[in-house]
Amino acid sequence: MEPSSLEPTVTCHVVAMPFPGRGHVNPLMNFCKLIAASPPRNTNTLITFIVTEEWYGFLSSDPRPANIRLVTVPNVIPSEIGRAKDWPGFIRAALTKLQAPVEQLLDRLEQPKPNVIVHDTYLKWMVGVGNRRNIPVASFWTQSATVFSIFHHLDLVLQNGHFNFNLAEKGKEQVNYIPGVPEMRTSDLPTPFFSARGQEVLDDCLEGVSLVSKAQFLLFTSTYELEASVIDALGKEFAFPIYSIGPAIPCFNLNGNAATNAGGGDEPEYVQWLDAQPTNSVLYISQGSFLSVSSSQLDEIVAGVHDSGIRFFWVTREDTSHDPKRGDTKGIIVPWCDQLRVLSHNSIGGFWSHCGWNSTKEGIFSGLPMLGLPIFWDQTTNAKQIVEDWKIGWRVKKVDESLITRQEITRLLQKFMDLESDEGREMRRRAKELQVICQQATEKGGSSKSAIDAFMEDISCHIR
Ligand SMILES: O=c1ccn([C@@H]2O[C@H](COP(=O)(O)OP(=O)(O)O[C@H]3O[C@H](CO)[C@@H](O)[C@H](O)[C@H]3O)[C@@H](O)[C@H]2O)c(=O)[nH]1
Repeated sequence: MEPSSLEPTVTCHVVAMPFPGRGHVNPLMNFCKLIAASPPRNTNTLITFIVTEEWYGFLSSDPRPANIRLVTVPNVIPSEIGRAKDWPGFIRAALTKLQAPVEQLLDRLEQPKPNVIVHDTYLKWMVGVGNRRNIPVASFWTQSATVFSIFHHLDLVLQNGHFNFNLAEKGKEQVNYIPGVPEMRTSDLPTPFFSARGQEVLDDCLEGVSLVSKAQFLLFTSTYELEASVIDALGKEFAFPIYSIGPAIPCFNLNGNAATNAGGGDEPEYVQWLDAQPTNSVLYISQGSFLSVSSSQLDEIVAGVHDSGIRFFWVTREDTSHDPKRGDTKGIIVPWCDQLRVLSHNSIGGFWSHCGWNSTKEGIFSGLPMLGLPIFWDQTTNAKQIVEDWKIGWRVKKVDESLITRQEITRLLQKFMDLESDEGREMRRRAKELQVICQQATEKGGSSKSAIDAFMEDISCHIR
């Protein structure tokens, strides 16, 4: 356990328990950094962030305020590296094996008694742990409010025959019965509703959602203005307040110089490469941190991207070496990058994304139009919001369409990166409009900042 020099003066103790996956750890850590660093509370708030030993290794060298301490439980779950190979097994382990070591840790951590446990909603056992110890529990939802509401209203989905259905038969039916959620097609629902992949753990995950009613607070990592109608509708269904604290992305790391090279020679090579590209000319491509498209689809994407002649910045650990043109000067391929930093660079003009919720919010915050190729779970619903509700992007293909060819990809990319097309211009204008809304929400008086302040007040973490 990392020592904390703050304990004698601590009047507010927040315990944070993320689900052990990149798309979950990042937003909870970002939220903790926001509450830890916001004066005047930073002088009296202690945040205990619980991770496995493996995750400690990933996080320990990242800069963070002194009042966030990382504490570890043993590696009782499979490794993060290669977790996609047995994704259901990984989820089951996280839902069954972490509780005992976390409880033992809490036994040792009781002083000062936590004001609240903020936990990932999917870690369903944490609600009971908090309730038994008489510690208030805040359920932290790392996906969209819309997806939360769809899961929360499973009874309505079942009544309408929109669970376990055949996509070819019913994929175009309308889902127009979830309070506050704009109409969508059944093919826009989260994928476990119509595909076997993920169904084996869906019940466990949905139990996490249904246990939210036994928590004391619900935190959405969404910007209120993006999903106002669904958040308002949910607000009427819960007896406790909902706080839209999003986007919960590391925007506090961006400074005035983030749009270009801030640090000269010390910058990673990829930032230096970006600095050499014309404004808005580069397509950033990332299909997420762990699941992938089929290898035949990947072949088509690689060929289509190269044939299009556009500049690209591609984050992938996949083998793209079979492409004969790899190494041309139009693009670079990196295994990992500081994504928000790259998206904020002024040479980036578009974002090809798997539509993970964090990537979606980072794209919006950076004012970028998006190309969505969702793979799994909530990503289909996020893609629908991007394309139809917010009108800031296009789909690479529909969920029920088969392989998209290299020629189609080439045409799509050339059109998407054409700054002069009318269609593209309107999409870029919308993207900038949402950027302003989301950025303002994080500033003083904005909805996200106010929600964070209200939450801290409500858990009695104001100065005493
Ligand atoms: O080179 C990279 C690539 C990614 N990231 C970061 O990794 C995170 C990725 O999160 P997300 O875009 O949400 O994708 P996943 O990791 O795939 O997220 C999982 O968790 C999300 C939140 O629950 C869900 O929305 C997704 O469907 C699920 O796959 C983001 O913070 C990115 O900034 C980097 O920093 N560098």
